[in-house]
Amino acid sequence: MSAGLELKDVTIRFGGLKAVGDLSFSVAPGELVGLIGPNGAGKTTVFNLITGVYTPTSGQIHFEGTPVPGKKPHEITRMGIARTFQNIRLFSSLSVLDNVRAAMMTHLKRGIIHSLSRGPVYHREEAAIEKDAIELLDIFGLANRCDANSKSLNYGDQRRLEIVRALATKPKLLLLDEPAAGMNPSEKDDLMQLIRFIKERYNLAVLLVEHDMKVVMGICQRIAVIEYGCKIAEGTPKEIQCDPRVIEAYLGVTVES
Ligand SMILES: Nc1ncnc2c1ncn2[C@@H]1O[C@H](COP(=O)(O)OP(=O)(O)OP(=O)(O)O)[C@@H](O)[C@H]1O
Repeated sequence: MSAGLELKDVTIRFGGLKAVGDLSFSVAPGELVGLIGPNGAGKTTVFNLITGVYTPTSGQIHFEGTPVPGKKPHEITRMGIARTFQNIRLFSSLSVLDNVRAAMMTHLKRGIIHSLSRGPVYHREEAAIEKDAIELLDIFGLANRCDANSKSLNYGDQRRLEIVRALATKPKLLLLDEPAAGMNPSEKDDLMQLIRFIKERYNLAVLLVEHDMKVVMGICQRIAVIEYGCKIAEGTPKEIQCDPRVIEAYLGVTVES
């Protein structure tokens, strides 16, 4: 069994619909892999399988050699897998900083006694959380919005905050579901740089679902293409852009990178 993420012959059926069929692919530690395909191809379903929202009908999913199916989403977060959502899911009543703080709580060591007594352990941990949260927000240009209500952020900033929140759980593998959706071209350029930066800085593996081909082709080392839940191609951005099956099923025309 390899390190990183490995899917082997994964299938999930919803009644008569095979949303994902015999899908195999892997993401090595530190690798940036794209998962692309037409609308309804099964990309978000793959994320839901990896994060324990769905259990495969058959097949295997391992992360760092440990089986993922059967584990609860919060257990999978603790294994080192974090995700963002296609539809932004921030805590809309909380401030920007508190959204990140809440995500960081998944790694707290203190027990209920320390939490209730609010002694030195509690204060030390709170200070460390705040420092880490502000450092992360700073990387994403959001440190000056710490006290703002998260729903007051513009769309691009909310998408960035989603990524910060995922990073706050200290993942080894980050699943990004359409992070560039709704962003303008210059925000997309910034996002590409940020993804590259955090991958290096935090030694992350990234699995990216994204419809914007400039983003996908610009940053992914390897790309898997699915159609009707099945893999139709896998390769480098160059190989994918020239693959006749991918062009027919999805790209339509070759993409300028
Ligand atoms: N819980 C569910 N019950 C029934 N069908 C589902 C469920 N979840 C997903 N599907 C179906 O599985 C298929 C794949 O959906 P999915 O959302 O994974 O596609 P996608 O590639 O992420 O699409 P998009 O690019 O539009 O986001 C679709 O036909 C969808 O309707």
